[in-house]
Amino acid sequence: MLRQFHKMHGLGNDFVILDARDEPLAMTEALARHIADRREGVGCDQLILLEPSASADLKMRIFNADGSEVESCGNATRCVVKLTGAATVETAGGLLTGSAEGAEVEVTLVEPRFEWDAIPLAYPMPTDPMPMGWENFDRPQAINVGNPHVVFFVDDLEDADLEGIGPGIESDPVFPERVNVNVASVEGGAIRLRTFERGAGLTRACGTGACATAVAAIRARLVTSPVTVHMAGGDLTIAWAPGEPVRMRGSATHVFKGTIDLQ
Ligand SMILES: N[C@@H](CCC[C@H](N)C(=O)O)C(=O)O
Repeated sequence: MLRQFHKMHGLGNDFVILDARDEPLAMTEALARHIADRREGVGCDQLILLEPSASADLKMRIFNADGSEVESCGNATRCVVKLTGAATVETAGGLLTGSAEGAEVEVTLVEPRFEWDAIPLAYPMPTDPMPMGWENFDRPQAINVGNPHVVFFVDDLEDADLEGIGPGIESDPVFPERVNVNVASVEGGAIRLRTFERGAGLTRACGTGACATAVAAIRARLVTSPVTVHMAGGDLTIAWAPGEPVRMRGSATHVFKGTIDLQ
């Protein structure tokens, strides 16, 4: 079965986007993993499946490179808004809104959640910060911005062995749905960020990671809103105030269109 796909990226966080709004497509964990494989498939950090929605312009389903289906993806939302012109996007993590603003796309995500069972954590404990540590990664803030994140602030970002420690934190039993792991530093009123994504590993940028980290830094009064978040793939501007949804602005790039044989 041949299907057309779009290859897009948001700051180097790359996606294969399949549009199943008119022609349904049964996605499985194994098929998503195969399409995301960089040697045997097209290759991407996340596979995005567009479906019809009763409550928004379209529904966006998100599959990590390991095939797991998850709730939210900030960079992919900007790409989908740019590709389709959708103003409202239904996700498992909530209803998102977006609009193209010149070369950039602005997306409003959900209101961040901080309660232990909204992250979710396995049992009750404080989340700001969590009284836990993994080697020299200590006392993260836990935040759900549609999907689960922990944020560690460190003095030396380059020195942090995120690739080494990321898998253990991602899969620690204290996170029953696993977790995205962010390591950040604050420099001159801006944030520098690296993210080890649940189900995808180190990526060049993570939109929801940037949002969770900006919220954590604003709450801790380390920065003020709006704040620039620098990542390996480029920058995002994040705005947030307590009691409000978090807003993200940045680029979205179409790379190519292709056809894939799904059999
Ligand atoms: N790259 C994304 C996040 C994708 C999902 C994440 N790995 C998860 O499992 O929650 C972004 O830009 O937000």
